[in-house]
Amino acid sequence: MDTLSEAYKGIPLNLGDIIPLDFSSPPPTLPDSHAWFQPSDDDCSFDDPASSMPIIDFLDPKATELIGLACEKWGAFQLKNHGIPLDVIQGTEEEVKRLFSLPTEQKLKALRSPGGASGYGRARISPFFPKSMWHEGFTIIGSSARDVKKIWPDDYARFCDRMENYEKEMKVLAERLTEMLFDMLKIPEEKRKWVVTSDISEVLQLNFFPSCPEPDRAMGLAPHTDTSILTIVQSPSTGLQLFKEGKGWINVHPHPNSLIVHLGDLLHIISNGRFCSPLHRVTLNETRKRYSIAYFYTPPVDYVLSPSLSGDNSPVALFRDVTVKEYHEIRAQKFGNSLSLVRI
Ligand SMILES: C=C1C[C@]23C[C@@]1(O)CC[C@H]2[C@@]12CCC[C@@](C)(C(=O)O1)[C@H]2[C@@H]3C(=O)O
Ligand SMILES: O=C(O)CCC(=O)C(=O)O
Ligand SMILES: [Fe+2]
Repeated sequence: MDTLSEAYKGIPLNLGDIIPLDFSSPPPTLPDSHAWFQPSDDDCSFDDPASSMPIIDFLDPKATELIGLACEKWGAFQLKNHGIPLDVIQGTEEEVKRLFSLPTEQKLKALRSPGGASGYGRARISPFFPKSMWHEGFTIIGSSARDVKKIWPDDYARFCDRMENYEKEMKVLAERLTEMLFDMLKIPEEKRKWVVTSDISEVLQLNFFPSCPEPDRAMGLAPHTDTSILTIVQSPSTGLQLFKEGKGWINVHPHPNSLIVHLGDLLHIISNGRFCSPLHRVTLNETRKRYSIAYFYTPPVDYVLSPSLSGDNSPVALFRDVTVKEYHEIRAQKFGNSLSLVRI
């Protein structure tokens, strides 16, 4: 199943917006194409323990209540005791490192096509920014076999099995969280049948952020919200920042053995703005490489997102009805403006 790709077919990218910089022989100084800030720029970020995203224990009897509060206030939280076996997490991490440490010409064999959605390349949002990100990505939609066979024709099975297994585990967790949030939003039965079908549009995004000669002037992943119901991110290292109105960019310090959960724009619409999709970005480090694995949980592409007006949600619809496919198309064309384009 590759139906998400259909949303992108009509809006092809230029090869220049897909091919990453060759990070296997990076320039000793930051090229102008990747310089987002001047040395004198004051791009403030915060390390304030009083305003950091909550860490929630999934085994806590109050977990549901705490998750609800975190989603209203932050649109994000860290989750410990999430139930994903450590060997599954470590095995996936190992494959991600193996993939990104390949020579560039190997990775380019699986380059995303201009009208395609899966494979190796820059972040999809790249064309919306005047500068390039210090980042390589690999997007998996459905099976990774077609792309990975181009890289490792005789040795692709272990990578594919581990990714598939990881996605299975993530799906179970995403379903539990979504059911929990849909209960809070009082989403009726007929609007949530998709949660237990196999027909969802899940995406696994593998991210690599090489060490950078001038990290304060460059950008790992530019500020964005996610196109998902929720995104579950695994990364043991710092670098992720969340934007909080009135405060600025707040550093996220990953708690050991925890996963980070962000809400996406699709849930922002369904919750009629009660749960927010946080703006986030990724910063860099001069000596340390960073990897992350993001699982995007999304309804089938023909699902109609309509704001829920019951419970504590605003009784007046703030967004028009829109299908998942249409929202992806709006994002691919307009990016940052997308939520306001479906606002009534
Ligand atoms: C489901 C998806 C979310 C994503 C676009 C995509 O179709 C597949 C890639 C995803 C990703 C990963 C890196 C950051 C991001 C903003 C991007 O450029 O590609 C997200 C997209 C998104 O959330 O819109
Ligand atoms: O690397 C991270 O921590 C976040 C990645 C991310 O935001 C994404 O893939 O959408
Ligand atoms: Fe993201």
